[in-house]
Amino acid sequence: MSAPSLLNALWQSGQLRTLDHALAQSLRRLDPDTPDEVLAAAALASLAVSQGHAGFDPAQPQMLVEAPLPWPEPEAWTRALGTSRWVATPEAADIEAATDAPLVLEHTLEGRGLLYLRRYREYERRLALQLHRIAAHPLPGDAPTPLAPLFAQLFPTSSLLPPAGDKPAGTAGLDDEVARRASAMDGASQRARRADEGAFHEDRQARAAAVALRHALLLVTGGPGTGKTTTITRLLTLLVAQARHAGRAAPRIALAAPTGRAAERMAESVRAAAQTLEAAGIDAGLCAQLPTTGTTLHRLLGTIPDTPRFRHHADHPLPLDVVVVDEASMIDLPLMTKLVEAVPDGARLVLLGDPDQLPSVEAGDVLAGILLAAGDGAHLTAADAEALQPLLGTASAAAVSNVPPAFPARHVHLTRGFRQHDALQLAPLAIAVRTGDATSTLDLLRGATLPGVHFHEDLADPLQVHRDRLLAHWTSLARTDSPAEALRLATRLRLLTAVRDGPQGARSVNARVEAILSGSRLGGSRGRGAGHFHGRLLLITQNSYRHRLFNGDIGICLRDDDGHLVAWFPGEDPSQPRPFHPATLPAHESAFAMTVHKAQGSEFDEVWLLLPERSTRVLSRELVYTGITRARRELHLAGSAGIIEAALARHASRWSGLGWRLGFTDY
Ligand SMILES: Nc1ncnc2c1ncn2[C@@H]1O[C@H](COP(=O)(O)OP(=O)(O)OP(=O)(O)O)[C@@H](O)[C@H]1O
Repeated sequence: MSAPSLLNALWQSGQLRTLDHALAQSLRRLDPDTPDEVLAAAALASLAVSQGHAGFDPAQPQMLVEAPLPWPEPEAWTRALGTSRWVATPEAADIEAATDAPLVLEHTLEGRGLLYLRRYREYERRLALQLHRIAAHPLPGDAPTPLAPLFAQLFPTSSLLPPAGDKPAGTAGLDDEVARRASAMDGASQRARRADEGAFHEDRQARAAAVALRHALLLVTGGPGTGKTTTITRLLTLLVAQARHAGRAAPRIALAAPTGRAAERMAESVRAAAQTLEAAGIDAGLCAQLPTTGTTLHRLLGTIPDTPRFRHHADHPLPLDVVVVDEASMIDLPLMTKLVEAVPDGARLVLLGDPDQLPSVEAGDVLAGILLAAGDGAHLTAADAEALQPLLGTASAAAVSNVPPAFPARHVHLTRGFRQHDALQLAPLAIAVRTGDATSTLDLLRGATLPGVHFHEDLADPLQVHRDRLLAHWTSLARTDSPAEALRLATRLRLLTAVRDGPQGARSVNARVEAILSGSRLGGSRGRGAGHFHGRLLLITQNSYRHRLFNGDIGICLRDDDGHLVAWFPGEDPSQPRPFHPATLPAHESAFAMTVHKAQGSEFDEVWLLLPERSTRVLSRELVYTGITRARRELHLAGSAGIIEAALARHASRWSGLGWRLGFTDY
């Protein structure tokens, strides 16, 4: 009697998607002698991608499938994969895998094997090559000394310039006024600061900007409000001044993010930071060169209708010198690969993000892989410390690492939160959640001492208990005449859920909101068929390059003067939303409630985070952290202590070989 089939067991227990099973079946059809464990692994490699992994680790199948199945012994399983005709085993990480094998096995995880669908292995390989290319490309060898006065103005609390009178050499060419003001600052305040080396070490914002002058690939990470955008605005000002000083044209700079809302938020922050700089006396001519608008990555790269390809790629790179990308944790493997391939030789790439947030829904965890390899940027290399001494002073030598990372990118993690909303004090809770400290989290929630934070313990349905308050928000959207105003008001409040399905899932909550609204006067006038109604919030769930509407975009249905329903979505200019006929929209659903995954990159004044009654695998500390940090002024968290404990005990970790490919070996 033959052994029971693992593939059948996976399929019959409902673990696989049709697509995963079809892949395994087609391999069996092509070669009926293919061992069952190879077929099962092929199906699992396909399933893994749908759960955000780049590949599948045969040593930990339980991470993918919780059902107790008779898993093969990992070493024997990996051996069987390594000898299969369907599995390529490239000799080196940077060699393209044979094109006739749909799977690739590489020893990426602590020497263990990771089984990839070939397409994703190739994305990872190309991404690693391109990141190395960008990071290793030589930059113009401008000496930083002439930038010292400006640097001292931009980072007044950290610059350690020579004492007054001892003017840095080579300031010619920089704006005299800038130099004069900076020299004036060289006196007492600078000397007092010099004494405080501790504060210097804390000033990672200055260090990030200084290091970026010497490195083309920079990662700046940190939680909400730690000053990532502020730091980048100052860095861009330095780059403009550097070009001016060297007699080059001002750098061509783009600000981009994975979603339109995130791009808009970044541009708003850069504009605000630039105004602050000008008010502080930074040369207006420098500030005028800073970008004022942001764009989505799709728009930056140039979508081609009805294809996943872009107008800009390796052979037609972006005409830019600096590409700044916010919310990098949301970018999946294919999109990040396409982005870096389009970055021209000699250009800078700056990635901003919060590594404690959920990784991208699609395959990736790209940011985590890059951060692993880039190491901890708290320590400068000896070469950086020496070269940047005119900006950072001798104290920089105190934090020198003698082991330069194999991957020449630089990473600085910002730790100090600056954003203060009197109404909301989230930081202690965010820290407890991020570190998985369930006891402190529950103490903080139950103690009710954090302004703006409200815990609704064991509340399963806010729509029942807080119906009037929630309804008042949604009806206010429908009362405004202006679509732009309705879209703006829509960000005042959002119900966020951990899951899509089940009683506390976005789908069911939306259905109940719709029922409540149709019971009110608001929803009485439904459009035909598709369930559209005046005041309906919409969430696009599928990219449509033709409409320039993308997964995650939020819009609103409003009736026009003739009584026809029109779906409005944000355009390039927030005051000019774009109208669509609701029947022509790509796949969409209601957005009164949405999953935390979909809310990444957005913020709302008031967030209601609804946790499910039963624990599920998607519930993790990263999910709770991402959910609560979407709130700007008020957070309402509904759920049980048990669910919060279960969530904080779980990490949303992903299988990826990117860190290994980029040179990280110390697992
Ligand atoms: N060094 C600093 N000193 C004083 N205020 C600062 C400093 N850095 C940032 N801020 C202020 O903190 C607030 C948040 O800064 P910023 O928007 O740059 O943070 P962020 O990390 O980009 O936030 P988010 O994660 O929400 O995008 C801003 O109001 C900014 O002016």
